[in-house]
Amino acid sequence: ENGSAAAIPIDPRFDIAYVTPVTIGTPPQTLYLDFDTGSSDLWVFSSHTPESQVRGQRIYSPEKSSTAKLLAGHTWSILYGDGSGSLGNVYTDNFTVGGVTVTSQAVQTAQQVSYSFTSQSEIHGLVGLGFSTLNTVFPNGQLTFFDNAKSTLDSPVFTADLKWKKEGTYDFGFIDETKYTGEITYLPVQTDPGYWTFTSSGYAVGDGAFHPASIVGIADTGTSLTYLPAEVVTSYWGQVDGAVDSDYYGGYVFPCSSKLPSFTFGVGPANITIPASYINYAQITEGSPVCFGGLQSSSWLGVNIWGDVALKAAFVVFNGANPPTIGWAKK
Ligand SMILES: O=C([C@@H]1CCCNC1)N1CCCCC1
Repeated sequence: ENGSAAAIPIDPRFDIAYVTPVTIGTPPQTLYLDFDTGSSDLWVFSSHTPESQVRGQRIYSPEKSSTAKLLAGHTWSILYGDGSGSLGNVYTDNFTVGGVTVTSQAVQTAQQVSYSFTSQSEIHGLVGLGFSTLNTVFPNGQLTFFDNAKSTLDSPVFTADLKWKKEGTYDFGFIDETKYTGEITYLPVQTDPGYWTFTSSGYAVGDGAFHPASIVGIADTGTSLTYLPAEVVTSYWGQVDGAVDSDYYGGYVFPCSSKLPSFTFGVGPANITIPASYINYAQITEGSPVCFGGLQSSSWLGVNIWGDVALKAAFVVFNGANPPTIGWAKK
């Protein structure tokens, strides 16, 4: 059975993250989760999460679900690249997204969450859509929702149609031709260690010349911004009056009144253009004349990340066939 679910920005002012409604258990408990192609744990705020760490989030209570089963002796603990993290134990239960149901999905219940999760009341947990090799459950790693659902889908794919300051969609099992223009360009995916890793064929700043290059990076729906090699972001921000790479603000900032160029990245023989408006990410604080860029350097990260700032400029196909590929189309 195929499915389709909304990807809702958690903040109307700028696209920090997107959440998607899911139901867990019997009777169904609805939570809004962050679908994250950059990790592979499905974890939720739960009745096992200390009250001091819960601030408005909906929780999953396995004890209220007749189909919940404890996965005895199993634990998990995850640390994300941004320093956030969570840990806990594991149940299996019915898990439904946009009409696609997996019975006996591993649902990781949080017994601890870091402050950055406590402070974001709109995110009730994550659904990892990376490769299951990254799953942190011990002693037996668990399968992602997509890996479990794959065999029941018409096609072993899911697509991301994220939008700028608007609700988008995740589709499972099919490719909706009305959501993109032109052709989809498919690229090979490196599945080791478990991200959707692909190689971009280069970049251009605004209407400038295209610079052929091989930029290896991951497609990560769970990362807000886009992080690329220093030489790429330096050439981009070099075109913006008053832009500086600020230690104080932790990245490139610029006068909000500046006119930004667009940014184009190569996908094989094709390319995707990120509009300037997407790169004018947000004011430092409400009303500030200083704005934070949506394109930042990856040098301190050790990996290039095509996050939401890039993904929302395209229709992206995550093809879970063997071998997996990733497809990009304009829209
Ligand atoms: O922890 C993450 C991200 C954090 C934001 C949400 N997606 C997963 N990783 C991706 C980049 C390499 C290091 C691990």
